[in-house]
Amino acid sequence: MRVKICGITQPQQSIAIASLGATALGFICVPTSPRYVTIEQIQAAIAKIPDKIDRIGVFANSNISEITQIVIASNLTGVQLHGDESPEFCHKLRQSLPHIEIIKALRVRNLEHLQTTANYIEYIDTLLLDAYHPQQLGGTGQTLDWQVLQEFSPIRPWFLAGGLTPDNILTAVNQIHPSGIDLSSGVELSPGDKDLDKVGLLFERLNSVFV
Ligand SMILES: O=C(O)c1ccccc1N[C@@H]1O[C@H](COP(=O)(O)O)[C@@H](O)[C@H]1O
Repeated sequence: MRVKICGITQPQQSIAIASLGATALGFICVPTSPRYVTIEQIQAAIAKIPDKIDRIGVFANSNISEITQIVIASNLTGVQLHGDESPEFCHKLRQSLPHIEIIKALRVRNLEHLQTTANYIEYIDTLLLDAYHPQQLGGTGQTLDWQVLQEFSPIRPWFLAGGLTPDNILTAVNQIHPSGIDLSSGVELSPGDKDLDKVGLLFERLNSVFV
């Protein structure tokens, strides 16, 4: 299972989190976020991590040229679109960045909204489901209604996000069986400052089930 730890801002924490078992690190490229990082900060954070670790930039309602410039300059392997990007936007981004993983995040309001994921399938590689919050785009610590997701089985791989913590992770994955999980505020001391003890506990619990 893929495990993405998102909202990393510090190089030492990148290295530690990769060595604890993360398969992907996420960097917030949304200027209004308290976890926002510049190209230079991403470069520093990924300089010493193994090539096999995915490096995902998180964007929300940015334009294609801005995303393309940041992806290339920061040497990212993937883009997470966390705003209101349309299927057509994903299609255009694919043309601009043909070899980059495109992850479309949906902040799920209800079951009907969940069905809109079908419109994206042909233009993306991976889906990500996060909780809806009326004021914040992400990193809210709010969980989705997992009951609604029990029947969710798209033809693309998908990450479960939203309010995951070392305490609820085994319940979540046993109940829903996503292809990957994505955690941010649930393994933090404060926005952008990861709690390495909590990250360690997360992998201890995952390894007790998945090894
Ligand atoms: O973390 C942020 O600040 C952020 C800002 C803008 C868009 C997305 C953001 N984070 C994403 O939110 C989800 C869930 O976070 P949490 O575990 O509930 O804290 C995750 O996918 C982050 O990539």
